Amino acid sequence: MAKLILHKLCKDYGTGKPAVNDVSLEIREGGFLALLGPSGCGKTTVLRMIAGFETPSDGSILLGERVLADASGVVPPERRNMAMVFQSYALWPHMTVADNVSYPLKVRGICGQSYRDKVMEALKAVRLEAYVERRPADLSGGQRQRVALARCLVTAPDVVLLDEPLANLDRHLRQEMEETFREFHARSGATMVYVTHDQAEAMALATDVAVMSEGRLLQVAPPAEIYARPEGRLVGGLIGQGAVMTLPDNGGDHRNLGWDEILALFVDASAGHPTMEMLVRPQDVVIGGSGLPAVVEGVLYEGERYAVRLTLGDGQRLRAYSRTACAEGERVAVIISAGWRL
Ligand SMILES: Nc1ncnc2c1ncn2[C@@H]1O[C@H](COP(=O)(O)OP(=O)(O)OP(=O)(O)O)[C@@H](O)[C@H]1O
Repeated sequence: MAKLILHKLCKDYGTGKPAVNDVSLEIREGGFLALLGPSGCGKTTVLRMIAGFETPSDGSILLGERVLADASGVVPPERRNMAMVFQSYALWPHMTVADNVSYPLKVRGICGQSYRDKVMEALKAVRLEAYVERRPADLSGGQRQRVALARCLVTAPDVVLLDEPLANLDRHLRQEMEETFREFHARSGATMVYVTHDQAEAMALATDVAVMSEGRLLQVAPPAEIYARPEGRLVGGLIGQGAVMTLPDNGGDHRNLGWDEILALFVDASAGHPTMEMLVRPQDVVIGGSGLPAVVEGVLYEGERYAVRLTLGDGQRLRAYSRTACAEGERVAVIISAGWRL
């Protein structure tokens, strides 16, 4: 196994706008990268190029020293030792669970005791050993996806590519399956690339998150890093909860702003300075005290807290969390204890 390297990767379908544009990215051996971005940003195309189902228009893909695709040619999918898991599970409906899982071994001509051991081991890993004789139609969505994962495990792939594998499952099952994916990753030791448009899923699962927009890679960083230090409005708006505010640019070069600085920027707001954008997380907005005047636009009770939507005097919107209830239309004061210059 080795790290997966995408170098200046491009894909142009001839539609006038490239689907993937100059994407460079290294995924360390055994890493778990989530590829995140809005619909149509090119995530699946990147995944399909890694798998070998699409040929890059430009750039290269390497697994360690081995070139999988570049201008001189491409390695076909079956010679990449990769496995792909789809949203639709892609199981054979007429085969039992055991036959579905063992199919890749049969294709490779593996049989006998080693074959049976590998299949049982893979089924145990996803806790499906009691379901060997069932057919996919008699399984739940989560169980079907676990069959697909077991089918990956038997081939011991270097790289596992997952295309929105949880998109068909309900919220509760998704959370349960996240745990299964973490175990699967730890057990297989494979490098994983996981396409999703669900940022919470990406943050919960991955060791690194890559955000794409319109074919381009905007930022790649570990979840805590991309949450704390997003680059630009799009990443800031996509990762975690928060509000992007426009404020005068005071020319300062640090990006973590405290309440005194933020208050001074609001005072400056009428002076016609050039502007900058600042991300404010709801947990950094305190309702009460002597802060900026705001009006409560909406309140959502979330069990452990209230999620509050606010509008400031200048019309800009904010989100806050509150332990106590407030009423729609209520006039309050807010302190923004921290902001991040985007
Ligand atoms: N075979 C194709 N021929 C022409 N255009 C394509 C083809 N496949 C994808 N595209 C276009 O390339 C762009 C990127 O598509 P892609 O499926 O990679 O996006 P995505 O981020 O995975 O989207 P989603 O989250 O909706 O699946 C889109 O504009 C899409 O219409």
